[in-house]
Amino acid sequence: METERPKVMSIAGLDPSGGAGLLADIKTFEQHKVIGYGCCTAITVQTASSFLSVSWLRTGEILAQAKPLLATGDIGYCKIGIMPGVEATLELVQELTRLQPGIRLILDPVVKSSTGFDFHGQSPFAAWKKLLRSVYLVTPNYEEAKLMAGCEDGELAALQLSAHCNVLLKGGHRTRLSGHDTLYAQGLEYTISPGVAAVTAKHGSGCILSAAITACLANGQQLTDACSNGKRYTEKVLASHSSLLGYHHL
Ligand SMILES: Nc1ncnc2c1ncn2[C@@H]1O[C@H](COP(=O)(O)OP(=O)(O)O)[C@@H](O)[C@H]1O
Ligand SMILES: Cc1ncc(COP(=O)(O)O)c(N)n1
Repeated sequence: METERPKVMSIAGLDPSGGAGLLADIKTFEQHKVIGYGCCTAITVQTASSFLSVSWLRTGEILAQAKPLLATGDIGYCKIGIMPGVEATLELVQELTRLQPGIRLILDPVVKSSTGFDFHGQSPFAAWKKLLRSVYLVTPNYEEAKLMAGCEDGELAALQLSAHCNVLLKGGHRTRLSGHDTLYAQGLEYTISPGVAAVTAKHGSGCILSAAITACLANGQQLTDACSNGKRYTEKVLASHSSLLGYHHL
């Protein structure tokens, strides 16, 4: 008999092309054999190569979707994708942790899409710090880490952020360690090297990575294993020819 699958939640934007956001997250959850719930933060108009527009939902509307699902008490892990800014994310996070104390939040702090669209402007480090205190893991890319900490060096920025929560600095935009992800957790640094697969850039890679890590954690993996396995899964997606499906079988 099949054992009951863990339940996880994604709070993210709708990308009708399915490469990023909620649809990519749900596909990733399925591949990892967890049950995925999805709450929408925004309706975007985009394709794999161009971003046309975004309509944001209000925080109250996002929470209205999440509340009845959280009330079941079954959701241990929740990832958060695109949001209109740090203040709105803080409001969301405070309410999520009030509704379900102990829920572990994985935040993908998407500031700009890979196709160049700005989701929100720069916020001071102090605002990010306040938010990160309620987050279990944050997954900035190199540029996002620099913006968040207000620091010109991405590694130093990630180290500074890690005083407030666990940080996975992603490798897609790193100069010195291209394709390497580094986890900063409890004073330790753990670098995950790229695998052997020849990858090509696709939009939504950061969404897929954070969803895969969320699923691996819900499946009982330790943080370092969840990050390594999440990265391997993402690389398989990036190495696949199936950009429309957005995933590759495990
Ligand atoms: N050239 C590469 N080789 C191996 N992994 C890569 C490469 N480029 C991106 N990745 C992986 O894809 C994931 C998303 O990283 P990144 O592209 O930096 O995020 P984002 O989509 O948020 O900008 C990370 O796990 C990163 O290591
Ligand atoms: C709904 C949604 N969420 C996130 C991203 C960022 O993904 P990327 O940076 O790869 O464009 C996106 N383009 N759309």
